Parts: sequence; C-alpha cells; structure tokens
Amino acid sequence: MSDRRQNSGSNARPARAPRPQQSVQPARLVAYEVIAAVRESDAYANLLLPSRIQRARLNSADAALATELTYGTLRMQGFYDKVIELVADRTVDKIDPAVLDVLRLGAHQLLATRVATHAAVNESVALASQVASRSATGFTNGVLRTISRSSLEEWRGWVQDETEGADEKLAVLHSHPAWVVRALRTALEAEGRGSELEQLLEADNAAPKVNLAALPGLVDATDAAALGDANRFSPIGFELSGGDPLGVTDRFGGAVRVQDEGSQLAALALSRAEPVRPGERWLDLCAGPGGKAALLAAEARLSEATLIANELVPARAGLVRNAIAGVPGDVPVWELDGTTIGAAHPAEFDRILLDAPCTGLGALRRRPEARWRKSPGDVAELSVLQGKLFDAAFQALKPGGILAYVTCSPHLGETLGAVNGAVARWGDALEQLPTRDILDGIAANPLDIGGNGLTAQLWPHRHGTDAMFIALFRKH
Ligand SMILES: C[S@@+](CC[C@H](N)C(=O)[O-])C[C@H]1O[C@@H](n2cnc3c(N)ncnc32)[C@H](O)[C@@H]1O
Repeated sequence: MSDRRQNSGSNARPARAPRPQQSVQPARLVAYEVIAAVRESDAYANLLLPSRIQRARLNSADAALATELTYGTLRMQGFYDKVIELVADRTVDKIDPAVLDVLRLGAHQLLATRVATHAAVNESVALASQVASRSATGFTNGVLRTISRSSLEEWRGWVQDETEGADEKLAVLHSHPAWVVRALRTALEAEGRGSELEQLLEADNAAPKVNLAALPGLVDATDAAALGDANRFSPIGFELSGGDPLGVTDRFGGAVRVQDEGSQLAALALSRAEPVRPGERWLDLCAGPGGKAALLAAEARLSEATLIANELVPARAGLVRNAIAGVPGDVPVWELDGTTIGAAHPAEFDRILLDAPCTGLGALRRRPEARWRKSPGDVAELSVLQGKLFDAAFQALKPGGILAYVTCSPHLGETLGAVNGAVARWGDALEQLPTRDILDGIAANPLDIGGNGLTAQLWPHRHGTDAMFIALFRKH
C-alpha cells in the first residue's frame, strides 16, 4: 500500500467523527438526495434538482451550491471512483452504494470546490451517519481525510499511473466512459481535429451557460438586447446575464426560451436554408419537448408557412403544446409513430425537421449522469430507428423539399454513418445541400466547421454549443 492510502480504509484508525446528531447543511442534503435518486431510480438530475431545491426552500446561494455539488459530482464520478478505489484499496462495487455516494460528494468538495476541508469531511461524516450505518462514519472519515491530504494534481498523477491505455487514461482523468472517449476521438479525427480531444472532454465537464432564444417576430429588439450578451453565432440567441431563467421566460410569455445556441442554429438551418414561399407546409417529425418546434413555429408565422409538430410519446407531445403556446397561431401536434408518416402522408411537406432520437452524447454538459447510462449497444439500436425515421421523412417530403437531419450526438454511427446510409438507399433522389455554407449565411460569425461542407458538426469546445450535427438534403 502506498503512502497516499495510509490511514484511509476501514482498518485505519478513524479521526474523531462528528456527533451523530450533527445536522447536514440543506444544500448538501439536496445534492445527496438527487445523486442517490439518480443511482437508485434512474432519476434525471436536471429534472429532479429544481423540485428538491424548491421543497427544501433553499435561498439562491444554497441553490447554486446544491446545483454545483450535484452536477459536479455526477459528471466527475468516474474520476472520483478511481481515487476512492486507490484510497480504500477495494473496488467501488465493494462499497455500500449510499456510502459511495457520500464519498463521491465529499471527494468533489475536497478536490474541485473551495469548501473548507473540515466542512467537507465533517458534513460528509454526518451525512454517512444519516444515510448509512454508524459504522460507515469511520470509513467515510478515513477515506476523505486521506483524499484531503493531497492535491487534485497529485491524485490525477496517481490515477493516471494506475490506468493502462491512452484512451483509458483520458477516460478516467476526464471522467468519461472509455468507449465514449474513443467515439469522440473518431469523430474529431474525421475532421482532422483529433488533437482537440482533451479540450472537448474538458468542455463536457464545464457547466454550460444559460442561453436564451428570443423568438423571431415576438420580441422587441430592445427587450431582446436587455436579456444579455448576444450569442457569437445564433442571430436570435443571448447569454442570460443573471437572474432566474424561469422568471425571464415567464415575463415574455414563452416568446423567450431557454435554448442551446446549437439547437437554435439547427432549427434556423431548416427555416432559413432558402427563402420561404407563402403557404409552405413544414413538419417537425420528432418534436418533443418542443424547443425547436417553438422556434420553427415563430419562423413559419413570419413567412406565412404552416407547421405541424409530431411526437410519439404523449407526455412529450404535451410538452410540445406548452412550448408552442407562446407563439400565436395554430400548430397541430400529432402523436404518431414517425416511422409511419411517410406512408400516411407521402410528398406532403416542403420542409421537415428530423431531430432524431439519439444517444445525446453531444449534450453531456447539461445531462451530467447521461454518460454513465449509455452503451455502444444504444448506438446500434438508435441507428436502425434513425434510418427508418429518415426514410419516412424523405417519403413525406415533396419533390424539391428540404429535410434537416439533426442529432445531439457527434457519434459517427449517428451522424456521417446515418448520412452515408441514406445516400446509399436513396441515390440520385437525395441531394446533399451545402450545410456549412448555409449555416455560415445564418450565423452572426463564421463557424469554422470541419469536414467536406455537406454536413456540419458543432462542438462544445469550439463553438460553446452542444455537439449538434446538422445535415440538409433536397429531394428530387
Ligand atoms: C432529440 S428529441 C427531439 C428534441 C426536440 N426537437 C426539441 O428541440 O425539443 C427526439 C424525440 O423523438 C421522439 N421519438 C422517438 N421515437 C419516435 C418516433 N418513432 N416517432 C416520433 N417521435 C419519436 C422522442 O420521444 C423525443 O422526444
């Protein structure tokens, strides 16, 4: 056992543990509850956290702390687990899951925040005594005190020494599954940008900015400018300058929405690919929860086009109805299986958005636990669905119409693989449009997109957006 592990495992002589009745600070308790719910019941942290913050009546400083602790711990879980394994001298599957969550939360406070060591350790021990057995307190205390004695850099060095393989080292250091690291490397290499891998992994672990879309035609330019700094690329986007995003969106009655800049560009790529002829019919095939549908509805309204939104899952169709409620006019929301729409509505639409169900590997910043829930098998399964949805959308398109194929994933199986498959199936009937030039014509600044120009991959580390993939096609 090396020095760094001394006085750490269950054999170690524990330092004096806090009295069991010591209460845990509410922000930490909220973070723990959410992290535990993610593990126990597959909860989504981004959906559960706001309600837990509200239930605990946290003030804004504590709400910010709870958010940072929850997201940071879930994102960096892979790295913290390796540190905990080194200290405890056992694999994490040999540790009581509740205690492991406490240790992860404690490790995050010690290695990635300015929380004082004594507060991080004592509160974790008190938490362990609440959520696990009393005997867990000594173990928790020993492990966290050992972690606290070395710096993040030292732990990074030891973790690296103990891990075999280049991608595996990056995976554990940047807390991604190794197969995801390999997929991201391959996607960057396809653009000749393999050297940017570490920047991308770092960007995945940074908290994303809160970004707003001011729906075209519904928000006065002066009001929009007051929302915050204009986005670098999206012509309708702003970075929230401060305050509660829900308060801002309520004030504008849904005409201002929280939306990633990449998602805005994906919807605008379709609506602004070429001038709209009045009377055009548009379809958003996989619309839930409705962010892009709201933007397309606003765009359609300005150019006398009509939009239909479709979403398979009824609860998500309800979210689409809420999302478009802020846009005057009628947008029917269908609840059909998109794979059947080509046969049911052949050659009916002038523009179709296929924002396909995907692994979401491009949005790891905002869904901190998502990386641990995906597997390579998901890519294989989703690729089949993506192909069926593509074919249905293409059938539903009028000759001359435009299809935008979009994923929130840079995995080549879901991006260029899907495009190549569609080109092979549809041959001359399918024309790939110059997506890069079209996007550059829409964006406020040049995007410097890689590849051959027929598709566009956005990147968190390059563009500050989710890793959205966009490919535009015309039907002949
Ligand atoms: C990536 S999300 C769309 C995001 C949405 N465009 C937005 O901006 O808010 C994909 C959606 O497709 C839906 N979906 C999955 N399979 C589908 C199918 N066969 N037909 C229609 N929708 C489907 C999912 O329920 C999910 O809501």
